[in-house]
Amino acid sequence: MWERSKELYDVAKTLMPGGVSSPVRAVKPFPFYTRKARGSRIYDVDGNEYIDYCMAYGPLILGHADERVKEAVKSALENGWVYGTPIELEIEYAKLITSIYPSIDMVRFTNTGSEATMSALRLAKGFTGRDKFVKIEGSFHGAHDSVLVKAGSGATTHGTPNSAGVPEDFVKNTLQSPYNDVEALAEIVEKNRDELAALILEPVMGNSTLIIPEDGYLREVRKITEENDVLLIFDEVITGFRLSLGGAQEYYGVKPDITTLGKIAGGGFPIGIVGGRREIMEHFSPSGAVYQAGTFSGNPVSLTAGYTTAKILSEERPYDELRRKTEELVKAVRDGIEDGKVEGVEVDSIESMFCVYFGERPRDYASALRLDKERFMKFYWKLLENGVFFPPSQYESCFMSTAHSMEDVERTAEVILKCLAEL
Ligand SMILES: N[C@H](C=O)CCC(=O)O
Repeated sequence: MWERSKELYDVAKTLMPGGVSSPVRAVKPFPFYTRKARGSRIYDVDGNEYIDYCMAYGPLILGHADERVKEAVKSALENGWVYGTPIELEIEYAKLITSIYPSIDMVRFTNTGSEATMSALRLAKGFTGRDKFVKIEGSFHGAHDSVLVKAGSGATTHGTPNSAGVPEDFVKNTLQSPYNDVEALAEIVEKNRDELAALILEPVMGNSTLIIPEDGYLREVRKITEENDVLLIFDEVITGFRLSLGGAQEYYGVKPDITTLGKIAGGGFPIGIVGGRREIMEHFSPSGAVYQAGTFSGNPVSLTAGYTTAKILSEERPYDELRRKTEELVKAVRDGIEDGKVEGVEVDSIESMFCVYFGERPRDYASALRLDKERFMKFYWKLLENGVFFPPSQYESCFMSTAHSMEDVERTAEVILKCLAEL
């Protein structure tokens, strides 16, 4: 079924570490190689077709190769693709973002979510003059030094949540608190308040399986940070434009000091965005002393794809439809699990993010680590054999797009239940 993919991977392993450009793709014994993708479907080089719920790990809320985004990018390309000068679209996109996110007065465009969180943390440290920050255990804020400590996503999948090569001098400034635990957070923040610049968190954890905040948790997080004069950074690289148009902050009604966006904000092209209150943002160079820069930052291609996507989302508001489809899928699978008396599997969703858990639905990183990764991978391969593609790790979320049809959803529920029964 995957002869060509196997051949390609054998060659790739001799040329790239693990044969890949990002570790999470290094599925054992080999990943499938993609030939093309359209709408809800992804096609491999061996001629297999899958209904895709990896969706490139989140950016493709409109599905693969959306025609409107494609046309906009094609016409942008007619005028060139990187200039090294400001462009008018930066202003338009900044206006759109500041109108959707009331916590954001100003933005800085970067190239990736990683770069956005790295810059947001530097900004918080520069603004407060303090070196330490708190992150949540198992959260993933990209692949820069100070956040590769108890990091989720591919770092946990491949057994390297604490990356080698990160100097102890960095690690000592990265404090950790468990998710969904208000007391633990209050204790660590109060104890270190004079040295703490910020707390950074994914409001919904989408990189350590899918972990949903318990009632009132995010409001308490805001209260603790405010009372202790610590900046709150919402890493909305996944949840921005996903949970709702205005992200998790709109969904939960909690206003952070700094926000990072990425993924959907680039409409499938590389982008990162740091946004926040004017008095904080003005600390970025050249108006302030926090240095941040990039040759490709604010390039016309990513901005066109991101702006077009954000415009479509703000005009069409497909969030009810996305939620309905995801809830249908989850309900069908949950009912099937109960009827079929499938042991040790749970499923849950929030808006258009969902996850099948091999074990109890986790509330934090410690419980996520207890899930059965091996059983998940057996399930992953069975899904592929039956034409459904999930991210190849228990420590990732699945994503619904507007391109998924109800037929896709029904077919997927059947396949999931068939595969669970066969396990
Ligand atoms: N969960 C990661 C990003 O959000 C997955 C992407 C990657 O590591 O390649």
